[in-house]
Parts: sequence; C-alpha cells; structure tokens
Amino acid sequence: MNLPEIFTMRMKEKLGKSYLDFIQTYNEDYHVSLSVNTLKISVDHFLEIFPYKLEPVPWTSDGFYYQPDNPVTKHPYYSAGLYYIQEPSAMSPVNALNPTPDDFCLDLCAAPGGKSMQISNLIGDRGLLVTNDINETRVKAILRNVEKFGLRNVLVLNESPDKIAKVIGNCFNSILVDAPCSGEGMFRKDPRAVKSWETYGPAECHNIQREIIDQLENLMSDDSKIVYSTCTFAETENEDQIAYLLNQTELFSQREIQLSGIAYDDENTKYMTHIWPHLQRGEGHFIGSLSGSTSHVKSREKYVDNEPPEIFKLFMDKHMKEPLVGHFVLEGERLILKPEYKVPTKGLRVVREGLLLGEIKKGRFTPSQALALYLKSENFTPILDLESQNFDTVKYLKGETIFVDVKTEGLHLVCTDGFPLGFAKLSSGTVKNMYPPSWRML
Ligand SMILES: C[S@@+](CC[C@H](N)C(=O)[O-])C[C@H]1O[C@@H](n2cnc3c(N)ncnc32)[C@H](O)[C@@H]1O
Repeated sequence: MNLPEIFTMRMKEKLGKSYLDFIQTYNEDYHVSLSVNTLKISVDHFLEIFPYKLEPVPWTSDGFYYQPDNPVTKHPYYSAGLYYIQEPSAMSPVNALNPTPDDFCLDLCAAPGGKSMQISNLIGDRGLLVTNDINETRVKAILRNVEKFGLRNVLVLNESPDKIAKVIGNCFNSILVDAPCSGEGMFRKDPRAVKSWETYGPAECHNIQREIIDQLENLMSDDSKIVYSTCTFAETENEDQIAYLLNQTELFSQREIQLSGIAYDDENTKYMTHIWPHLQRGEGHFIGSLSGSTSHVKSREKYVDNEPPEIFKLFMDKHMKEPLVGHFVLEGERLILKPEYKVPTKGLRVVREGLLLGEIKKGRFTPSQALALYLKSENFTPILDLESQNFDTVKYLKGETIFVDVKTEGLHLVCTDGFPLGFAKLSSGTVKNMYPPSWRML
C-alpha cells in the first residue's frame, strides 16, 4: 500500500520499536463488525437467532466481529434495523461517553449516524438525543438511520456547532465530538482516505476541529461528560486538542474512561486512549475524555401531552393495542410525535424532531415507514409475519408483489420473524407492497 512518506516518517518516530508491527498491519485484512440495536432486540436474543458466526468486540457489550464473506447486509434482519454495520474501533467513543437515561445528549458530527444509534440504545425514550451534521447530503443518512433504528427521542439538525450553541445553548450533559479528521486510521480500510489526506491533511483538520471544540463551553451543562474522538494518529488532531481545552479554561477536567480490551500505559492513559491496529482488532482511533461544568445552565422543558388528530386516533383504535401518547403536531400534511423534551430550534435547520407517524391527505391517514420501524409487532394488528428464510421476504424488500394464504384484508404490518419491515395492503391474498422505493433491496 502506498502510504504518504510524511506520514510513515512521523509514525516511525512516534512508535519506535513498534513501528514494524504497525506497518505490517497494512498487509493484513481489516476487521468487519456490527452493532446490535438493543432498542429492537436484546443481545442474547440476537445471538440466538442470527445465522452467522459472531465474536465479541472487547470494548463494547453489543458489538460483534463477523466473517467478511457472510452477506450480513442482505439478511432481512438488517432491513429490520436489528443491527448496524460499524467498524469495531468506531464503537469505542460511545462506550467511553457512557450516556445514561435522562441525559441530554449531543452527537455534534454525527453522519451517517452509527454512534447516534449507540447513544439511543443507552438512553432509550428518556432524555433527548440531538444528532447533527453540517453536511446537507450526509445528514440525509442520519435521517434514514434514525428511521430505520426506530428512534423517536431525537432532534436531527443540519447546522454549524456555533449556531447550535447560540440557539440551544448550555444544556447537554453528554456530548460526543466525533470530529472530521485526516483519517490516517482508515488508510488500510479505505485507500481513498490516503487521497483525501493529501487534500485535507492534519493541519487543515486541526483548524476545523478547533472551531468545533471552541463551542463546547457554550453547549455543556453543569455536569457534562465529553468525548472527543478521531480516526487519525496525528497528535495535532488528538492530544493537542485535548490539551488545548484543558489549558483554555478550568471548566474542563480529565475524566477517566475504562474500555476493556485496551492496555493502559504511558502512551494510553485512562483519559486519552488510542486503538492501535497492531495491538487490537480494529482500525486506528483516538478517544479523549473530559468533564465539563458551567454555571450557565438552561432549564429543561417538556412537551405537554395532547390529543392526536381524530383520524390518527381511529387508526390507533383499529390497529394498536397500546396507543401512542405524547405531543402530536401536524406539520403541513405530516403528523409528528415529538420527543419528550423540547429545546429551542428557531433559526436552526431542523431535519426531523421526533417520530414521523405518517401523512394526512384528503381525510386519509397513510402510515410512514418510520412508524413501521418504530412499532413492535406485538402492539400492532394485523401483522403479516414472513420467515426470514422465506424467499417472499426478500421479494417484499425488493418492492415486488407477493401472494400469501391469508384471509385478513387491508393494512398489515409486514414483519420478519416478528420484527417489523414495513407496511402492505392485503386483498384476497395479494400483498400490495408499500415498502418505499428508496428503501428497496437491490
Ligand atoms: C468522522 S465523521 C462522523 C462519523 C459519525 N460520528 C458516525 O459514527 O457515523 C465526521 C463528520 O463531521 C462532519 N463535519 C465536518 N465539519 C463539521 C462541523 N464544522 N460541524 C459539524 N459536523 C461537521 C462531516 O460532515 C462528517 O460527517
């Protein structure tokens, strides 16, 4: 592999005797892994039903290595949002952050959203997750994943950190900055990262990162956990940024992290940790952990529960055993169930706040794909449950019409082994597919 000379010289100096082991990893295959979406399935249940061989990723309880030749993205459980393909080292920052239910969490550089899913797994329907990316194209991937993972408790933004700080302000007690970086840790996995490094090297990235972390002071609360992570080795993008924050103001202090499967020594301390490809089964990663505390804390405000529009009430009466409760808002034709908490959003580019339930047009309610993936099959009737091994499941996911020996008519929640995939309308055993075209399996 053709690595930039400036990079290899710097790594030689940094790693000394370990350099040969490090450089040897570029001749080896990278590791592939998945993260279980525990909002939809427990890890134990997933391990029982998943057909392919898995091995635990040491620094997380819900991440597993799989074999590269297993077609894990073609399995219907993937379409059901039961898991997410995530590089093993990329699983570590959220474990270091360790958000807990009731936290106000901010995932500041979030696209495509893998770490946001991990955060949601930990806070569930309590507290709030604000997930943001400055890139308008990349933020669409967050929205898709938020819908696929079945999240309600989210605010998706497409903003610059300084605007979020101005409008929302000091209210987050778990903040993740998975910063844009020069990507040196990804050279083995994606050779395009080398090209990109030549354009956006450590110096350029250092400056962008500074602009982002300069806002932390205006975003944290009186008791905040902060994790800053990158997938690069350059000290200017890693240790120097943490030192800058610590020297800048006494509002920040070091916070210990304990990730299993990682040796701590002088290089790898408990508040600044690397994942090295020659020491662990994962690509290069850096995690810096801090506590932050400010006295300018904004108070929390809850959305007040209200009655949904009549048409949606009728839908719930007909199909749902437990009705959804919360704050319902009609935005144009779109019916949204808001998260439990609200934060100011005036002037911010809001991509989604809460769960899109569906559309009300000409007095008719059409449920959304996001609702299908938020639901649990036991709370909906009727369902059409297709076995994951059944070829009809793949046909449904490809948007084809299928035929079943089922007498019930009208709207059904289509599931695979009990896990929702989408909606369909049944008429005399013909399944009229409502799986959205942009979601279809190719
Ligand atoms: C390393 S990636 C994030 C990966 C993501 N956390 C995940 O786990 O899926 C860094 C992201 O930062 C975004 N970004 C770049 N500059 C930014 C800025 N000033 N504010 C917020 N996000 C930014 C990029 O668009 C990119 O999606």
